[in-house]
Amino acid sequence: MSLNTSIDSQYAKVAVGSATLGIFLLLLHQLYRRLLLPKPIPNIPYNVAASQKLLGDLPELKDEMDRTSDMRSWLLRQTIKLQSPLIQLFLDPFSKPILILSDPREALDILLYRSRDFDRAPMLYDIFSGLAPTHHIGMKTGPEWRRHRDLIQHLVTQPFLQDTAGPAIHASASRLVRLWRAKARVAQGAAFAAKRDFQYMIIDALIEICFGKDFPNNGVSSQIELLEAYHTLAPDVKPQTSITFPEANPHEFICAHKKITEAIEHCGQSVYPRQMWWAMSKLPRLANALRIKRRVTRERLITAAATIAQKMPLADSSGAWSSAEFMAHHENNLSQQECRQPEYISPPMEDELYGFLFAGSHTNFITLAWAIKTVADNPVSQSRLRDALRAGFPEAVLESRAPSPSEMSSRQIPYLNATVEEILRICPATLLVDRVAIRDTELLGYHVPKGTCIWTIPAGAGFTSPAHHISEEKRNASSRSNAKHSRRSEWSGDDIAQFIPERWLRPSAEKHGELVFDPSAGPILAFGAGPRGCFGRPLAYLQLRMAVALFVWNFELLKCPDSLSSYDAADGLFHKPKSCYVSLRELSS
Ligand code: HEM
Repeated sequence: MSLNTSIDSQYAKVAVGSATLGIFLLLLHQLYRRLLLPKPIPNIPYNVAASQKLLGDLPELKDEMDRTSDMRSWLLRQTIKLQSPLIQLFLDPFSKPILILSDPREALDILLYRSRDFDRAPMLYDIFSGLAPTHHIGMKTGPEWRRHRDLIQHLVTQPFLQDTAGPAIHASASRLVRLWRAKARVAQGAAFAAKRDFQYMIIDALIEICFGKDFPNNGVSSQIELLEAYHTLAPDVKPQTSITFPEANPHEFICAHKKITEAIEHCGQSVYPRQMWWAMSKLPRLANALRIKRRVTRERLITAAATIAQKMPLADSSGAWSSAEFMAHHENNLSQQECRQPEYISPPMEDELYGFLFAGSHTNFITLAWAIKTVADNPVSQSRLRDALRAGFPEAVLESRAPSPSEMSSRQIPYLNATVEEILRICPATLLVDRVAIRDTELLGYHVPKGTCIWTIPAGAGFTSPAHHISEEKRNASSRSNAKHSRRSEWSGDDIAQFIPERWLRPSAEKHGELVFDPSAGPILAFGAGPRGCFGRPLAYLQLRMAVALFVWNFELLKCPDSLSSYDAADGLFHKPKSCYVSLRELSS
């Protein structure tokens, strides 16, 4: 063989080898693109650069979370950047894109009228499955979900709200007023943190509602005791700073609840919430908190069953029943219908009872935190609210006292309702409301494959800024037909971003032009909506209205220094304010 022939054959081998390697790499690249890179849903706008990355939009979101912790504003900014009310983001590696919908009308249409197309998404189940695997919040809509929800159906009944919830909420808010009077005297106009006080106030009320009056609910009263022993007047407070008060440890159940809430918040921020919960629950801090929660919940169910057994032969339905008693009563009736022994201690009973307490505490506390900032920063609305309250409860003014629980739960004060509704419009604590497509369907004219998750955003376009333009023919049929006779589908006007409770009032023809509260004046999404909307909504309203009324009745809420007044938010499971301070001037009742 000549030298030339040998070189040729070596070149040929190299060429064949290179071609094979090239093909292999090409196949690998194709495999990478097809199997691992995000797969956009055709035509729905997305960040092109993110679609070329294994982790999609996740790194950018992580950077944003590290910098600001504000996920909701980032989501809204993506819809503005991509100039569309419906976009897709790649936030769940190796899974389908998530759709972000920033349009109140289409969001309400999905939640209210499209149960055949959309249901509860798996996200909430993933977050809560460690804590309360049989709570109905994570279930698909169906008989099992309904059976669980029936356990807490008393939540929306008038006797429960009036006899059980109203007095408990009033008592805990009044204790907070007492604590704040003591703090205000020490602070002498300086600001102090309110977050913990709200948390204790809300959990105190919910404990009384869930477990009954005899259970120690001393979140606020333990702070009062400590403060009353704290005689030193505040040292010179520098401008732009706040006073820090010492803090007492309340009952072990309240401390356990606080730890559990922090752990769930942590899971809410994780891409893998189940695994995160599992890991945390192995640590002594959470494991111990869960033990206390389990023990107390079981004890209270056993006590409730015994109380019910005493009350039932006498058909004694009078007096305030705790939520645990209502649940035990329901289980007893159900067991009779189904010819079986009642099961007072069971995973559903425990999960629904604690789930009620959990669902109601964090949400209400964050909403109140936003409320107090907003009311303090809008002094004109605040004094209108105070005037409306004084006009609405003249007996209380005459007797130099705050309105009683029964006066407050039986009387409507339109300006109070409007103020609370406006707070929920401007600063909803809800981060997002999610659903999953349960069959191939359409949204705003785009094909949406079965299994796609949709996050509707309860803030931004159409709520506090002008809505995205959407042509009518792109909307769903139910959205088009319902728009004619349903609540106003979006807010408009130059003042859309401002806090104006009056937008929720309208003159009533039946009441000779008197202003009445109009809950249909425009959209809000703070409680979600439809069959899977917030089941505790009436209780939440009662708590928010009573608390805001009692604070404004007893104090002038002053604007805090700028450094303590930011509206920056930190997102976990909910959208919560980073700074929550109050500066108070005491008023006589
Ligand atoms: C200001 C306070 C509250 C806010 C902002 C709030 C918000 C929400 C939101 C956004 C949802 C999901 C709705 C949806 O997917 O359409 C929800 C569900 C739920 N909330 Fe609330 N909530 C509050 C207070 C409460 C209270 C006090 C309770 C009970 C004591 C409660 C119990 C529930 C339950 C049981 C669900 C699940 C409903 C279901 O999946 O069928 N919430 N809440």
